[in-house]
Amino acid sequence: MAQYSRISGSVGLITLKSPPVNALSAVVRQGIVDTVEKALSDPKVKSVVICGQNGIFCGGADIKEFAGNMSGPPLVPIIHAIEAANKPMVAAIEGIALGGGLELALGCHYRVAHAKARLGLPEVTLGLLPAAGGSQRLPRLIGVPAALDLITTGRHVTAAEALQLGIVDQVTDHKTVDVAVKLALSVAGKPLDARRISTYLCPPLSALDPLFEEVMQKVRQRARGAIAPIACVQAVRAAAALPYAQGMEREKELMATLFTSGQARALQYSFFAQRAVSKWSTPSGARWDTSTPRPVHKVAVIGLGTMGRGIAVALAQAGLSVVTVEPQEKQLMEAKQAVSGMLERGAKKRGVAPPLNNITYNSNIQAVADVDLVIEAVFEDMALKKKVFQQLSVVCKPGTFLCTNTSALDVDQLASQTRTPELVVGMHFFAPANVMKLLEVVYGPRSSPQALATAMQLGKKIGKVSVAVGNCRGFVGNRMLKPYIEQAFFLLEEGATPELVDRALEEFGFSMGIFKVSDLSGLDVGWRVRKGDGLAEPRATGQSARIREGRRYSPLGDLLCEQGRFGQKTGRGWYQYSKPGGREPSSDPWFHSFLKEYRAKHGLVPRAIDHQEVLERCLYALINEGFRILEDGIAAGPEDIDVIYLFGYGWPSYRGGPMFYAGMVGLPKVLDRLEHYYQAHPDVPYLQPCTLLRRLVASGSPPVHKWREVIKKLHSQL
Ligand SMILES: CCCCCCC/C=C/C(=O)SCCNC(=O)CCNC(=O)[C@H](O)C(C)(C)COP(=O)(O)OP(=O)(O)OC[C@H]1O[C@@H](n2cnc3c(N)ncnc32)[C@H](O)[C@@H]1OP(=O)(O)O
Repeated sequence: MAQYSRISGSVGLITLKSPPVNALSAVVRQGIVDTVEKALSDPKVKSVVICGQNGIFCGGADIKEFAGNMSGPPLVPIIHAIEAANKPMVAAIEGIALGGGLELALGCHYRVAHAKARLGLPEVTLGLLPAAGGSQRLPRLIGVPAALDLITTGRHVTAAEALQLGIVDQVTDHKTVDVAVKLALSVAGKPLDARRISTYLCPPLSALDPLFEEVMQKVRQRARGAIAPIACVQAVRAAAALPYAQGMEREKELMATLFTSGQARALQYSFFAQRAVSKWSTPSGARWDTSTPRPVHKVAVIGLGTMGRGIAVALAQAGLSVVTVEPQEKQLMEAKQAVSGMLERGAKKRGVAPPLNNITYNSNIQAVADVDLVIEAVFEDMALKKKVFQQLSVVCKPGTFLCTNTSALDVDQLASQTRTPELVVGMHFFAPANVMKLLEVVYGPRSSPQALATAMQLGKKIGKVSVAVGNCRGFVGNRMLKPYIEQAFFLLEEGATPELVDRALEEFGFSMGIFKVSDLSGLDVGWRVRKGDGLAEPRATGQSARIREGRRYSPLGDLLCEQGRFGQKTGRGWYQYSKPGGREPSSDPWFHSFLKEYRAKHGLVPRAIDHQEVLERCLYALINEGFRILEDGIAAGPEDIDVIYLFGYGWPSYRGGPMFYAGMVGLPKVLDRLEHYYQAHPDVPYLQPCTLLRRLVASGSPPVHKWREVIKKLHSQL
């Protein structure tokens, strides 16, 4: 709703009231219509201020409404009425003015922002464009290049930047509404024609066509298949080329296409999924709203390899006091230099002082005695990690949370090395840890709700999207990756090439195909794991080189590693590079003849494989494992899996994550294709459709937000 009052004698004050972010729901829009009418018809009112309650101007359109039938007065005519008003309208922006919220403010004749406010048009991140006149008013106000930047990226700007760009007229550190009222009093009765942005022409640019061509090319490249950023450019182009009324028609047309698109649905699902994962629960009944985290001020990081360095940087940048431990002096010195460099570069980008003093560097583990929480990030070796946990259990003060950054090992085994297994959880960061947004927080059977809550809260504090997951080999992300990679290897055996597989995955929207990723992260990583599992060497039991434990196995990765082909770092992997450490992959004739020989040796007759088969085999195998993870209770819901894939594994955001994607494809189709491939490859258990998928299809393939009910029923029957 919106509340109306009159203050300072002649100022009408309209307050948007719809917690938590004063989104423009149907009721709020109706409230604005009613209160604006009141203010304009009251002869005592000479000017009007629009603000939001609780220090928040407006978070934009109510995204929840997009999924249903939109009712209530539409936003565009409301904003037109505000702009056309014959009394000055002033927006008092506190907190945020985003999307429709900023568009509402742009309809006002003046804008005052609090110094801490953030403004932006983030519609593109929801698969939309600013369709309440934002795509037409912003370029007219601040020029085409700046508007293109804001509208195609959706980035928020500070009040200071908004002032510099000309989006707001005034920035204040004081009470924004008071300042806005003062402004409203001072402009009452003054002419308004020059304040109506829709009447402006875009500031002229000499070479409009080349500019738009260049921007469109860049945006297409960055969008990798997303349609909203392209539509945003087209809408701004209309603002530059057409009169306002025609521009608005174009904005409406473009929005109509986006609004009903699968991409918009996926991105809006992902918005709510990100929020849903913070409301975690575990099968034992622990929950986010009944578990109290303990405050964490001082954190230790054990091990300063690549991961440890990134973690230390992320912690220090969030203002935490960080104690690092690396027993090897040389490595410690190198790490100190590298970490300082990362902090300095990060600070320069953000225009702040580098938090170098937040970190201490130590070679002795005794240094962690007084920390609140430890993150172990030593080499991925169970024996080594166990030793570290034994030491931590002795050295740390009572009550210290002990966390491991393992990417796959058993958190419970590590907990059992300590006297306080209830304080042990996994905090699985993704490389580079100071950049990647994802954090898997892994609870073991003995982790206390408080330990989980504390790790989740710490994740949030350092800006991560944290997802609580159960303890199993590879947790959620890496466990699902296994069948995906396995299928890619099998496809090579059957006739595909790394180039073909990667192209199919990149056309799907991944920034890199699986073989390029493998070259980047190093083939030796998986090799070490397979060796640890006793898979990498054909056993002396006489089994074929392509079978392990009765299942089909591809030794292709192992064979490349035996040749010293570890990927980018050695200059050779699935592709070749100009030099060790080179980044640009090119097709490698050696690999192609090796593959030919390999197939001949094993009697494999290559066949033509198309992109559809690549996608179905790789993605459906991964999705099937996702269903198993839900079945096992390792992830609480499909949203958890999707968020992990969106933020940690480069899943294209406009496809919503693997589980959402499965729903979009249609669960019956996913089931049918898995059945087909499992029939063709009965020695590949990952292709066997799992019970939950069958159950969901049998229940009429409910939409993804209803899966939890089916999962609950399944669990109660097990
Ligand atoms: C044919 C139709 C034509 C229509 C034309 C209309 C054109 C306009 C389009 C739009 O305006 S699209 C929306 C644009 N706005 C946004 O994208 C903002 C989205 N929200 C955020 O970025 C953040 O939530 C925030 C506002 C910066 C606040 O962040 P914070 O971390 O403080 O809190 P959150 O946990 O994110 O959110 C709290 C709570 O609020 C819900 N929520 C936030 N924004 C909206 C919204 N715009 N609509 C509905 N609900 C919103 C969010 O889901 C959280 O809910 P709970 O999880 O607590 O239930």
